[in-house]
Amino acid sequence: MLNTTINIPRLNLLDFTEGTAEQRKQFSDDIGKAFTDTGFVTVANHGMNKELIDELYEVVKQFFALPEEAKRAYEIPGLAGQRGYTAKGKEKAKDAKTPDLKEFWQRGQTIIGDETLRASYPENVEVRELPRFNAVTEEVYRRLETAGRALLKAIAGFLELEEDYFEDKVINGNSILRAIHYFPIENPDEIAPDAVRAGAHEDINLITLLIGASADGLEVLTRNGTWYPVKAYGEDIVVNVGDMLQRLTNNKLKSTTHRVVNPPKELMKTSRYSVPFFLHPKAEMSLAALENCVDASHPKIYPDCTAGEYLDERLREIGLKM
Ligand SMILES: O=C(O)CCC(=O)C(=O)O
Ligand SMILES: [Fe+2]
Repeated sequence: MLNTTINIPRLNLLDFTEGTAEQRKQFSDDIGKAFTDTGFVTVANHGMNKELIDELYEVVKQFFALPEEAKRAYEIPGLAGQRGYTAKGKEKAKDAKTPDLKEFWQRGQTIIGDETLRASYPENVEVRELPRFNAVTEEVYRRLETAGRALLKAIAGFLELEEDYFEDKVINGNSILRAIHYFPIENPDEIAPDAVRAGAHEDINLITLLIGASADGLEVLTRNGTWYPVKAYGEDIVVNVGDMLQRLTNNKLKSTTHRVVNPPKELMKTSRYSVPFFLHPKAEMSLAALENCVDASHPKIYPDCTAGEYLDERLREIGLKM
């Protein structure tokens, strides 16, 4: 069948954060059902208005328009790209040979108080040329973290866990806001034939919240092996399951393979920007399968490990950590 219909519902986060008991239950059921099926939803009323998203794209474009040497000054050796700038040609999908056609910036957690935890994270890198860049990316980080915590409460409901199951694990967690620039390709004949904007991959973290990209290109792999474009309406965000949540739920929730394809030839000289927020827990969180996701017909798939150990292994596989 060529024309696959796939379940990527549009959910209203206010139904969960401000809704009646019935609306909250419906939201949990809907996100749970989509996450056991395609692993993707789109979400409206996530706490960021159009002005904030527009300003985010404005500062992100200004940053990537800085001269190459200015950007390279924000590459921090030894941090595996976890803070600051990562240049073109560095990151590739796990099983790919050729790096993705992108450059990116990463901002991490800001800890207030708790000196020990603070010392365990690298400092954020501030862009001296663009003061608004720092303020706006920090604001977006906070808002996506808040939206992500609400979504995890809804997911906890679906998994029949206490609503606050994820809270102490993700508050002050190791989440990352990544601003990506898929750069223009001036001469398409000069790139490797297998070079793509983002090769087929699964995200590492618990869930990803993606702010509507500036152009088409995101696709998910459906069960029958065809690729299906993901489009969010207006300012909606796209939310998907990552490998950590798949592991914790013993594959009940699906970390679906996705990619970003190159534009048609006539648009090769244009940029694409996107801003995913990778919601990570603290390193000490156990990713051992939840008891209620393991039974005789669903034997335990993965060996136990912590989020920190798992992240380390994955950063090596994608070429960011040596
Ligand atoms: O740019 C996009 O639309 C998606 C990016 C993505 O999948 C990722 O960075 O993990
Ligand atoms: Fe991704």
